[in-house]
Amino acid sequence: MTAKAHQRVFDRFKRPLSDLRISVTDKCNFRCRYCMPEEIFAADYPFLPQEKLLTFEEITRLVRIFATLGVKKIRITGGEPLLRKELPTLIKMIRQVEGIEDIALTTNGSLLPKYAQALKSAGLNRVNVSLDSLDDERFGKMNGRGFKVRDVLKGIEAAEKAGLGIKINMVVQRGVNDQDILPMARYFRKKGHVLRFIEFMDVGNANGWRLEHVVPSREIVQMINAEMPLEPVEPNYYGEVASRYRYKGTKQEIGFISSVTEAFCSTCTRARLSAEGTLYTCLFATAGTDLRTPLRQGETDEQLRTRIVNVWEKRQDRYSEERLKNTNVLKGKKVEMYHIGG
Ligand SMILES: Nc1nc2c(ncn2[C@@H]2O[C@H](COP(=O)(O)OP(=O)(O)OP(=O)(O)O)[C@@H](O)[C@H]2O)c(=O)[nH]1
Ligand SMILES: C[S@@+](CC[C@H](N)C(=O)[O-])C[C@H]1O[C@@H](n2cnc3c(N)ncnc32)[C@H](O)[C@@H]1O
Ligand code: SF4
Ligand code: SF4
Repeated sequence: MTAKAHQRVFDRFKRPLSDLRISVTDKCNFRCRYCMPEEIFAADYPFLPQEKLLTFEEITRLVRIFATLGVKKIRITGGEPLLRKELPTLIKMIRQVEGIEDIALTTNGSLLPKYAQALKSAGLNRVNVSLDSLDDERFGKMNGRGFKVRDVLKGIEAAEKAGLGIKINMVVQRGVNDQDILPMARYFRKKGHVLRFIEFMDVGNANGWRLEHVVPSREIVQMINAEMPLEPVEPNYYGEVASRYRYKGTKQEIGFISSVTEAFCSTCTRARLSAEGTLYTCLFATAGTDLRTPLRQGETDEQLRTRIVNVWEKRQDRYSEERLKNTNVLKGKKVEMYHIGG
């Protein structure tokens, strides 16, 4: 595509579009209960057939168009993105797009020993690895497939060895893994990796979310601060999802993603592209905009670009802020987390 003049695009609340989160598959080798509970996502679950997935060429073409609208940051997610065949090839293709500064991957880590080096060589900057417990029994139950803590730790080690940036994501659920908060903080402090605690969210329609299962971040901050004193740190970038702290007297950081108790919609700059090419403007969307059909029907870059601009300029999403006031704000069926990639 001929490089178009750079054009920033803003939504109804004057939020710029600057990040694109791309789901490359709806499949996963885990069955985390808060995301894809086994009883619903069983062996016969109708995941997307190959022909419905955007090809790497189609994804890269869209990334190029998004880049002309000010997107600088790409996150690859899923399902489990490392289940998508030849993923390093896609990273290499995105790396060549002018304007893309940061390419990151969110993963459950189990396949990193196999792919970390190839991903790094292809141009991936960093990985966010999900891990909810250091206890095998609890972790096995939470991931729904009996994966061991070691399987993920080996993935983290491989990412480290490959020279990728690393953050660890832990979803906290009261009565499920809240006893793991301090052991996780101690372990990753010592390891020197940034650990982020994520409030359990009411994403999708299947995870049985209840407000009383959420452990508010301020409670976790107090708990950690009592043993390992913390001090707040300024955000790294406009609209950063995590609130950052550091252990006093050190450079070691820790983060809190408080989508339920301290919503961050007012600075949300993220668009999401599902594996089959639907564009969503919120993690809690009930509808999206199909980009695959016009893409495959031969629309020009300019036409696709106009579609994206129209969607973003109409955007009014602020679900988490609305939910703060009323937990039943949505009437329709929400898109599922594994489908949109978190
Ligand atoms: N409610 C809400 N949650 C989000 C949003 N973006 C990310 N999250 C959640 O934050 C958690 C961590 O997300 P990651 O995929 O690691 O991405 P990130 O925190 O934006 O990544 P960094 O670029 O490393 O700051 C996941 O559970 C996401 O679902 C958002 O826009 N809204
Ligand atoms: C949907 S997953 C996709 C990427 C990859 N499979 C992984 O687990 O990292 C992205 C992120 O969403 C988080 N997540 C999934 N369901 C969640 C929920 N109900 N509340 C909060 N975070 C959730 C996961 O822990 C993970 O960090
Ligand atoms: S959170 Fe990630 S690893 Fe767990 S089931 Fe969802 S997509 Fe799979
Ligand atoms: S709830 Fe929607 S608008 Fe709010 S931060 Fe998350 S994705 Fe953005």
